[in-house]
Amino acid sequence: MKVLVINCGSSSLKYQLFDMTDESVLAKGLVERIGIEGSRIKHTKTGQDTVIKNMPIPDHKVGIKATLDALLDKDHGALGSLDELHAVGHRVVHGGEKFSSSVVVNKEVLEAIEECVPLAPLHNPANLMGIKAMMELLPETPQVAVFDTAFHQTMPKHAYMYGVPYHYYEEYKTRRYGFHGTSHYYVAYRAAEILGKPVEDLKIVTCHLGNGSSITAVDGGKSVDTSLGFGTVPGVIMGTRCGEIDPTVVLYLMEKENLDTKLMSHILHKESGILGISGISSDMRDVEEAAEGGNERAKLALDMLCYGIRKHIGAYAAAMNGLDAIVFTAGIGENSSLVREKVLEELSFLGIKVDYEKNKSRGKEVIISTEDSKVVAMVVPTNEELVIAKDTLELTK
Ligand SMILES: Nc1ncnc2c1ncn2[C@@H]1O[C@H](COP(=O)(O)OP(=O)(O)O)[C@@H](O)[C@H]1O
Ligand SMILES: CC(=O)OP(=O)(O)O
Ligand SMILES: [Mg+2]
Repeated sequence: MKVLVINCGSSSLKYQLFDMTDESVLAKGLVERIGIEGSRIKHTKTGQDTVIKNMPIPDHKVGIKATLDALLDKDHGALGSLDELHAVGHRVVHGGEKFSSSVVVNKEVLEAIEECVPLAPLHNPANLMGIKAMMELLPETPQVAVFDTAFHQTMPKHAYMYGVPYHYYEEYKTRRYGFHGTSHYYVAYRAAEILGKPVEDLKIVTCHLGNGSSITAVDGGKSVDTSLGFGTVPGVIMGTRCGEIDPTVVLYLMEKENLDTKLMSHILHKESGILGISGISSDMRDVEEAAEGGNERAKLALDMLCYGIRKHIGAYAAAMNGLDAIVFTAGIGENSSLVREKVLEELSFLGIKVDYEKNKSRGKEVIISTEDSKVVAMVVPTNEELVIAKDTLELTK
């Protein structure tokens, strides 16, 4: 019962091949820096060393081909033939209001994902490319779409509505959707398991901090608010996205610089955030290094990110009228002890106490607050692919 999961991000493609009889991972990998210099694929067959292949990967279609070559490789692969695949699960970032749960892909589903492209221009085109490439190669194998937006469908209306005239919501569904839902869901439920308490009894803030970032208030296992919105720009500053902004800044810049919507969208999605502020890189590793070396704008980008995260945690503690745990996940959340420390230190009014020794840990499940801390702070590595694989199997049994 082999299920392949493909997680197409804006500049990356993560994959895992599962044997769903026992949910074991047969192989996994990451295609990174798609479309830019230095692209490569890192592939690991379970039980073997990771193999890294540097190669030009101009788009996700080439990324899919590299993935399949790696999976079918006679030495490092884990598949004799693609026909062994029972089904393929795909991460789809924007599902709009149509999808509150995962679906088997058909023509209507493809059209609906296409309709959401303007709202997630960095993601939905890549997701569609991944699905279409696999459909071409395996027309008889079911493809399942699992949406980032699904977990957030439980938000109350007062949290997801925007204060523009109501008829725009009726006509165009202008509302907060939220993203990274499979990740927030996975880490919140895993955190409850680690704490040994029913998720229904917990108020958790989950901080998914990667190239794209979002913070979510998870009350009793349900998403009740989240920092990303209608599209993938608001909330905290991200690799290349601006985060929270007064819309009048956008209007003012469009007028002053004579920008059309396409150009303005490009600035907000691709030239802003950590890259735009630091002027150095969208990658947190580069920015942390520059900040340590004394670069003021790198320090500012770091401060803006940590301040934004802290503000959201405070806001969501208020939104839930309580807070039991804060969970950090994704590339930055799992690896950057500096970001975690800077966020938590200034939340001492909530009774949070950091265990600095434990906070040095990288990429592992660990509680990073002291035993007498009033709120538990922890790191839980995310596993969006496992959630996608489970849904995929459920829909194709
Ligand atoms: N050791 C580390 N220290 C700080 N940041 C890190 C580290 N490892 C990875 N990151 C950051 O994680 C981010 C990528 O996270 P990831 O969750 O893989 O992103 P996405 O899935 O959104 O493409 C990058 O900004 C990268 O610099
Ligand atoms: C929705 C989103 O921002 O995704 P990613 O973090 O993969 O870019
Ligand atoms: Mg991601």
